[in-house]
Amino acid sequence: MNTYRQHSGTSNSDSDNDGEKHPKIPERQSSVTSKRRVTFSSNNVNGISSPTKVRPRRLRTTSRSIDERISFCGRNPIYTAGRPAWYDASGEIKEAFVIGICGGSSSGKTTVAENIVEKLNVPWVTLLSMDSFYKVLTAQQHEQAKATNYNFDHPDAFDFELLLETLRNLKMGKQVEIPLYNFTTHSRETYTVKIKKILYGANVVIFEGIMSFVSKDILKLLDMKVFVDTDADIRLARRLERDISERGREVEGIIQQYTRFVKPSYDHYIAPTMAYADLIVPRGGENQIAIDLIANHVNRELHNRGVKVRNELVHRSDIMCDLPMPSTFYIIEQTAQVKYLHTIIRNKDTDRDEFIFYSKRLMRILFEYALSLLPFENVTVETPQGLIYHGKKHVYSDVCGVSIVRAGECLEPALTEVYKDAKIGKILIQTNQQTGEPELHYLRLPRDIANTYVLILDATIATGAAALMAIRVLLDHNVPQEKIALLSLLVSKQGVHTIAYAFPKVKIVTTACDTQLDHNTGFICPGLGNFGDRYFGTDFIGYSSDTDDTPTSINGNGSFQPCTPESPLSDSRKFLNES
Ligand SMILES: Nc1ncnc2c1ncn2[C@@H]1O[C@H](COP(=O)(O)OP(=O)(O)O)[C@@H](O)[C@H]1O
Ligand SMILES: Nc1ccn([C@@H]2O[C@H](COP(=O)(O)O)[C@@H](O)[C@H]2O)c(=O)n1
Repeated sequence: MNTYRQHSGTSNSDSDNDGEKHPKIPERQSSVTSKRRVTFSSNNVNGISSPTKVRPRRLRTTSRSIDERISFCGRNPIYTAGRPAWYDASGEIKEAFVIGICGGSSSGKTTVAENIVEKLNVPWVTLLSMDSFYKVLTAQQHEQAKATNYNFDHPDAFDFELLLETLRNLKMGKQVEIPLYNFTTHSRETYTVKIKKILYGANVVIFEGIMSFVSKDILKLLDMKVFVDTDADIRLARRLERDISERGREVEGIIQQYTRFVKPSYDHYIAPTMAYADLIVPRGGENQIAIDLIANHVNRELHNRGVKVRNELVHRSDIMCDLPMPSTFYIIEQTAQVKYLHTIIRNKDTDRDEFIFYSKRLMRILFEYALSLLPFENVTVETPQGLIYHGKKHVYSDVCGVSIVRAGECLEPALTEVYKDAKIGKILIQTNQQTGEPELHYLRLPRDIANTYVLILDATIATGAAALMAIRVLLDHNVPQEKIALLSLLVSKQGVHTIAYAFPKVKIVTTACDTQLDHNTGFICPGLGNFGDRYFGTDFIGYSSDTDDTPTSINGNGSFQPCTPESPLSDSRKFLNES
């Protein structure tokens, strides 16, 4: 009986190390958290501004990603803060929470959006502006626009198809490219903003625009709809001020455009969509109570949707224990020799040198066995005697080991000993001490990972939470499940079931499988202790922990010190194919 469901194996288009050239994005677009200058000005008439927030000229659209938590090593992004699971305990991706903000021009939509972002205090927020989706104008329309004769306030002015596709992708956590719009030239820039790290960046998307509630398809994607309702005279006053200072316009043209297009459009298209709103915010960005309400609601939603992967895995483990082992599970033959090696490394009295020596022997056996599971094809070679030998060769020549830092790194040398051209990638996953959940902290993969056969390396698989995250990352980088194998010296039965349930095509290869998992500590029983601690000799100095699968924290404050004398993390030579 096959107890494992079929998995869609979704893979998102994303590549961390794609080395593509990205245009230098003007500071304004790169982050919403860059603070606006606040100055005191005397022009506080009509409630427009007091104090006036002087914005830099906004010549272009505001779609952008908040990605301060990602720093770069060369062109390779590094995750400097832990990304909690973006999928559930079955490996399925969880959708982002999308807030739609609608309202007339200059009603304060952008201001409200930015204030929500500040209040939310979630680093994983992306702003998407409808301005980015103005259609590209023909030469004739360009002339009309210059003469204030083109209707930018009609639904036809927007590329709804592209907008819908972009929003759908953002909701699914996929990478998107956003056109940049220039209000001065009425045209798209030749380059786009690639919201590059959306995949592990956005769990909240804020989408704002004058027609954001006009399309039924878009409405369906919005989890929360907010309408910013600001008096028409204030909107006009703000628009005058903004269009002159930020969009290079003249008063006469602004008034002409307003009376001819902006006002009728508001009355005809925009105001009626107020009926779709869950919340109407009078006065826009100055309405702190409304901003607080929205932020609180979103925080609650995020909390409720919060993925408790590890927790759920531990609770599921009892049910899973009785299942037959999946067909994707491979264990080396349990010979007396293999048992002998395990006896040494499992013995608490084995000293570090012996531990390293004998675990390395086991690793070699593990890799030889794992490589034998890769597909082969027939070949013939000529021997020195001039005779033909009918042999085999691997179908995949590119093999990549992706180690789950830190314990997984111990397996790297053994991999390159048996497969000398293996590429190496690394993933650092740690347990959040407050939530107990795994978090992604660091990721470095070869650029062409999707074309390789990937061996995920970890010393032990206990709950399977870290392995689940590592596999999800690889799928997100377009590595198909069929080309992923998870290699470990010791696994728990529960961990195997967890992985096989979520990813039924991923191979799990090991040298031993223990049946028990301690619910309190998460340790495999009888187990071998904390592999990384014993291997790196850190078991007595309070610095420790390997992956989410080893229950102790790195040093209590979650910081990571990668380069111990034995740790190959410092060996950058192995990052093949990276720039
Ligand atoms: N509460 C406010 N008080 C004063 N000026 C504001 C306020 N809200 C927005 N503005 C200004 O009005 C202009 C339009 O605001 P914005 O948030 O960009 O509106 P929208 O995105 O709806 O077009 C901007 O120049 C902004 O600085
Ligand atoms: N080339 C363009 C494009 C759009 N507009 C006006 O922008 C308004 C929408 O932007 P908000 O930030 O105010 O929501 C819309 O009312 C258009 O009239 C423009 O003037 N020139």
